[in-house]
Amino acid sequence: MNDIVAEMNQVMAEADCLVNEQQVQTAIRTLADDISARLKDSNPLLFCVMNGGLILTGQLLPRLAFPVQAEYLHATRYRQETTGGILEWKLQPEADMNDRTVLIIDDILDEGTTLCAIADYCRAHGASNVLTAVLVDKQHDRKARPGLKADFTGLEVEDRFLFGYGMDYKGYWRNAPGIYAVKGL
Ligand SMILES: O=P(O)(O)OC[C@H]1O[C@H](OP(=O)(O)OP(=O)(O)O)[C@H](O)[C@@H]1O
Ligand SMILES: Nc1nc2[nH]cnc2c(=O)[nH]1
Repeated sequence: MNDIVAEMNQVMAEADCLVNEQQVQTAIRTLADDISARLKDSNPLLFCVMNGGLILTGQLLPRLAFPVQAEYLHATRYRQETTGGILEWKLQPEADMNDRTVLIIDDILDEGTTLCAIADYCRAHGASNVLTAVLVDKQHDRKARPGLKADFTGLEVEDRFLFGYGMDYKGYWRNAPGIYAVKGL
């Protein structure tokens, strides 16, 4: 077997499952209900933050009970690492967000640098109201601003390096069907 595949199988075998699939599905249903209740009359412009937001967005969209205009953007600052660096925009949004309510969807709010930068970008491009939704909020005191929270949070998870449901380990295992923590990290 290819070395990287063997390494990734080992990572999964040794990982701790912090949140199982059923618990994640329950959290996504609750997120969808909360977002629908709050935004159904706001005609929000929804942005999936690639790559990590892909799975959550794909599972949320069919559960939102109103007509949704869905777009994507790509900003990254972890790449293949387990600590964040400078935010790099890989794809800035093209949709006109002037005077719109914007909903940004991502897998995780860790330090929050990524979501803050995207929200600032949207406000600078005319969005009248910017809301954020994440599957996971990692619990620690290193947030970009003290007390920083998303508007909609699925799960609060301990301060480990996570993969699964969109989150990768060295580019792999975004497909893992739960929230896992890498052994020793
Ligand atoms: O709250 P922060 O500390 O800023 O970290 C959160 C960001 O980190 C991950 O993206 P990453 O940079 O790994 O890009 P990717 O989603 O393309 O893998 C994740 O998808 C969030 O966008
Ligand atoms: N995969 C992954 N990406 C992150 N980006 C910020 N924190 C994390 C994390 O714990 N796991």
